[in-house]
Amino acid sequence: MSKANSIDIQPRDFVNGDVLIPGSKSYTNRAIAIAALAEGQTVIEHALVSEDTEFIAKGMESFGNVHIDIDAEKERMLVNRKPAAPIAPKQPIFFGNAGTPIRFAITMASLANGVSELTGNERMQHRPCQDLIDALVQLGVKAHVIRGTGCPPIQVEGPSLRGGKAKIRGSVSSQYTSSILISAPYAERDVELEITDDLTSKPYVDMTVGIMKDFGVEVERDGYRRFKVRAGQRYRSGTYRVEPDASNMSYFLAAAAITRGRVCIPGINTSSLQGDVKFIDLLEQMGCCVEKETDYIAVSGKQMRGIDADMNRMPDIVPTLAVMAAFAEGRTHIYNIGNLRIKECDRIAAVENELRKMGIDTESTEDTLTVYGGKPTGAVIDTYDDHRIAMAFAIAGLKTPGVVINNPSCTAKSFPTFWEILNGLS
Ligand SMILES: O=C(O)C1=C[C@@H](OP(=O)(O)O)[C@@H](O)[C@H](O)C1
Ligand SMILES: C=C(OP(=O)(O)O)C(=O)O
Repeated sequence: MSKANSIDIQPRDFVNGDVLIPGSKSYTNRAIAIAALAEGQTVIEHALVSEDTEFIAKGMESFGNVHIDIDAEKERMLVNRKPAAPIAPKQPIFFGNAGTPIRFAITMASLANGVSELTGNERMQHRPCQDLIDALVQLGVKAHVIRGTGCPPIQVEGPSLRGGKAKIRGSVSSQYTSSILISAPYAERDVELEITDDLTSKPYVDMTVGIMKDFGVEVERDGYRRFKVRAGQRYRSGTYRVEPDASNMSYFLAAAAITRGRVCIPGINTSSLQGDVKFIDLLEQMGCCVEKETDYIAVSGKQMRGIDADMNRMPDIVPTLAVMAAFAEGRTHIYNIGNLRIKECDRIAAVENELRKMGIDTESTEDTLTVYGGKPTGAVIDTYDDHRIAMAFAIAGLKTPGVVINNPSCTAKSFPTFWEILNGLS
């Protein structure tokens, strides 16, 4: 990880080669949370070791009955869950700006004995959790937002996860639904969730249901409307291997696209439940040549044209798409992305500001972003403490001279080895 305050990106004629992508952030977060509930030892292989996954690991350890050994070099985590019941820690549990970890831990705190307080950094204290709290209260949980803002810090008193039926809003974040599903087998009664609106970021809920099954728990469901988890089911500890991170794959596929090189990502294919594997279809629509094989995905860059893209299922790679769109011919219209405004930063505003600095025209509404392709020029890019802004704009610098990325170490949230891998590209 770079500790410098900024990095000058060196343009390349073209980028070529295989890129090994570390494990998925979303699967690693889920595997840690589930392993913390599964008695015995779970080995998580090809785990992502990053700020966010360390926050959830520490969060789980703070309940006193879990010990996690992390070996960053071997990309392995050993999660040991003792038979003892979880106990609320005396100190608040701090999650930085790790949205998924704090939201998963809120429901888990309802299984612990005593009063837990969960909090995060300044930005996390503006990221909403109210819909999750409202649903948990219907399930018997004693939880509330301390300052009445709908955001952390949050207090949860347990054990209080009784179960039963709850209605939950899904259009702000899918993480609330995933959070309840993960802890649901440990409720006193069956848990039935009804989503009252259009669930956002749907593939992440599929990932949750998929990994719960891998650990031995069934979720009954009616599409994205109703979910039921029968009480008394228990996760089985064992060995779990994490797939490469599809969101982080996007930066290197974009590098191939923009420089008209070829990049191959081994170890992942398009049948993955990670919604962001579908990035490859966007690249194809934009005019790139793509290879979708069972053991790898590859992209060869060509002149790109703008597209219309509903990115509701792939929110995290909107910055990557927007940066690619700056190099494409014509207009790219990205829609159905309202919840980008409540991520690590307001990502619609951030992408617009920084593309405009590069001489690219953009327009936005509350939930859309339009990018007019052109010839981006060099600029000093502010990153808003947001890993995805830093990584997406770094890719622009492989083509455009004079791109400088401020605060590059923010990539440690999900991809601590990003700069090393980028520098190693030929
Ligand atoms: O469940 C998950 O692992 C995630 C869900 C998504 O959040 P939203 O459902 O809030 O869009 C995504 O943006 C986040 O990076 C990871
Ligand atoms: C939005 C993200 O993460 P989280 O919500 O877990 O903070 C992300 O990684 O892009």
